[in-house]
Amino acid sequence: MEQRIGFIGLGNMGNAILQGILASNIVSGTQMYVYDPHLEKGQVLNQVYSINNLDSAREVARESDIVFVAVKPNVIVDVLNDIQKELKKNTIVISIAAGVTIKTIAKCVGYEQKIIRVMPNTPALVNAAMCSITPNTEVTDEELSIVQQLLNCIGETEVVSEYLIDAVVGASGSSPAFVFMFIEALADGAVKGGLSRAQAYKFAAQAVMGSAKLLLESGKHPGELKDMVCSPAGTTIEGVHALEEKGFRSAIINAVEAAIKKSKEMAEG
Ligand SMILES: NC(=O)C1=CN([C@@H]2O[C@H](COP(=O)(O)OP(=O)(O)OC[C@H]3O[C@@H](n4cnc5c(N)ncnc54)[C@H](O)[C@@H]3O)[C@@H](O)[C@H]2O)C=CC1
Ligand SMILES: O=C(O)[C@@H]1CCC=N1
Repeated sequence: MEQRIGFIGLGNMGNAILQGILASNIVSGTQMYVYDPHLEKGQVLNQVYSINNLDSAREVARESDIVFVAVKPNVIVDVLNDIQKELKKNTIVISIAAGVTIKTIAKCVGYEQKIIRVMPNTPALVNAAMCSITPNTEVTDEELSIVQQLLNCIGETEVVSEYLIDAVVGASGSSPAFVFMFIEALADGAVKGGLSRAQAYKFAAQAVMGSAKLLLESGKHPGELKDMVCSPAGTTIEGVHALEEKGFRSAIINAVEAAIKKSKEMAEG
């Protein structure tokens, strides 16, 4: 890939996306331009890659064909206003901020700028992200495909309409936190049953990962896979009943709904 890729903000998500792209070798370190005020000059993550660690967001914008703006939602408007003059006509601006609409971004960088909203998640750190991609009308199919190729370096992608991003936040942006709580609780139960803490995390996390893999690879309905575990008068159906009594599914639907609501509120300002 020939494009020069910029990163403004290298925290959890910016760093994960950058590392994934570098590891894939579709772009070399010399094609990458980064700025984060909390990154020491010369420190750049993996010095072996020879990434260009610049002194300002503006410089990154000036050098890049595709620029990931990976800062928190409360600072993104200031950053976009700051870089606006440095963007070329064909520069693609990618925002991963929750609750910041294409309209808000366009107000800062111009309505004719190419803009893509991406909603990733932290499993990007282990190349197992789920990312939604939403381009504005200025982005061509070819450009969309290039960005999709970049994001496929860190996991899976789906193109969605903008109105669905709030639901994506609930389903995959925020949900890793819910899943970690679930794993922690599974392990607590197992520790209560006598397993060591370390083994309990391993058994619980592997069970969650394996279940997700089985669902994705078998294409079976989750209910059918649940039934496969429940022997008549067995152990699992006892646990299923205990979960139903406590409104397990309802609690999760409520959590997703709460995240969606907050995402919508953020977008409405
Ligand atoms: N953490 C998550 O699970 C997810 C986060 N997001 C979105 O990703 C964005 C970044 O989130 P995180 O990486 O978790 O946050 P973070 O706090 O880890 O990273 C933000 C980075 O931006 C840097 N920064 C602050 N002001 C800056 C500026 N003016 N110019 C350049 N860099 C600046 C900070 O030094 C920091 O390293 C947020 O907008 C969030 O909504 C989206 C999906 C999932
Ligand atoms: O909680 C947050 O703001 C971010 C957005 C999606 C996941 N985490």
